[in-house]
Amino acid sequence: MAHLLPPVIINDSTLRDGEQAPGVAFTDQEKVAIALALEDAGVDEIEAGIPAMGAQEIATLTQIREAVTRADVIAWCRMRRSDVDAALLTGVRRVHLSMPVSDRQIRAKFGTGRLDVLARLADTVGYALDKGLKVSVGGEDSSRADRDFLCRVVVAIEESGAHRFRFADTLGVLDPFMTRDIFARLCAETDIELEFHGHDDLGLATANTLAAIRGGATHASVCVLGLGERAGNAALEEVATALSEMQGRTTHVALAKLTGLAELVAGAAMRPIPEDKSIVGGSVFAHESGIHVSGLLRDSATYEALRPETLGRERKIVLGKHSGSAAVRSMLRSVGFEADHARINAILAQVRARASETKRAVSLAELIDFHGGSAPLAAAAE
Ligand SMILES: CC(=O)SCCNC(=O)CCNC(=O)[C@H](O)C(C)(C)COP(=O)(O)OP(=O)(O)OC[C@H]1O[C@@H](n2cnc3c(N)ncnc32)[C@H](O)[C@@H]1OP(=O)(O)O
Ligand SMILES: O=C(O)CCC(=O)C(=O)O
Repeated sequence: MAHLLPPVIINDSTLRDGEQAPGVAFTDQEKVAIALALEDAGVDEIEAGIPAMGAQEIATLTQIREAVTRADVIAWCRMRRSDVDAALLTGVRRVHLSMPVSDRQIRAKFGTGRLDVLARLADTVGYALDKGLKVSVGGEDSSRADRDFLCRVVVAIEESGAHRFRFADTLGVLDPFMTRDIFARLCAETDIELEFHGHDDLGLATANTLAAIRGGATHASVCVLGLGERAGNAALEEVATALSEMQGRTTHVALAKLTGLAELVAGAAMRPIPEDKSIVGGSVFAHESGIHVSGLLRDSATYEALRPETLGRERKIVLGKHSGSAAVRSMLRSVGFEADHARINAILAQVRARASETKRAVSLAELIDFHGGSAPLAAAAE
């Protein structure tokens, strides 16, 4: 039964893969503030940066490690001892060591083959464990890796003493059916924790993350707003909300904190949140269409699968080109006006004309003006 399953552990990579989004560069203060906001929102693990980048990144990671008290702070490293040495300078106790696993990437990046990858894995994981670190391993380009080799890699990771394998759909080429099948196979090969890291090149990162979890993944790698390389990653807010509201799973994430978190990250990334961005966009709980508003006014569940209060949001009724009479009547009533059917329809015609002329929503003040009077409650409602 779904409710007996353990919580899905959320690993957020906004400060690592998120910051790899083209042109995005967080300041130290922004990184610490985002890390604290992630922790406050209930994120379990924070992948906070790449120590191999140098002294500045090491200093920032150190600050994050000192500031965060509950969540695990993890340093992202390549599969090489020098990266582990750089991570040790930050004082973090956990490292994630990544290596290519597709033949294409192994050949291009290392100029070698599969056996070399297995040798690097054994050497670098052993080195990090000897230093007292807790180690997870990432398979870059796992989706294009030979499946039998991938299973061999997972077994080698288990034998190395690392505690987790992160499957990276680095180029975002999977679909949910493939993802679920792959995870079902990996689960049959190993008892270590399995994490999915999805990219959104085909718009499937969130769907693939949910599919990986259905297939047996225990951990989800996500970024706030899906920020990340190219088309980005699976969005924290989508994955956490879908898991708990639609999939019958739990996470430790407080859904009501996600919009504030997204605003913080959007500001630091200098990437405004699109109005229609799932979960956190400005308009995702706003309704204009007459048929929808008429239904919603009787029962909000007619046109809302998610309750705005769950996300710390409020429902908004917007007047515009697609409004119907129920919306006009309801908004007039909210400021103390009544009108008969004919009058409502006349006002509705004015609302539609104004919205069409101005290409925007019609305000309550304009509605009152169409009605022809100022209401006592109007100022408060505006
Ligand atoms: C899919 C991902 O998101 S992976 C993470 C990608 N993120 C980033 O690259 C952001 C941070 N990167 C950086 O600051 C720099 O690339 C650094 C500091 C890591 C390395 O810089 P440089 O030494 O100048 O190398 P450069 O970036 O040109 O090339 C990458 C090197 O890493 C090697 N490498 C790439 N992946 C791995 C890996 N998983 N394990 C070991 N080595 C790797 C490459 O083969 C190349 O080595 P080479 O210089 O001996 O040819
Ligand atoms: O941690 C890993 O191995 C994944 C790296 C990454 O960001 C990716 O492959 O997309």
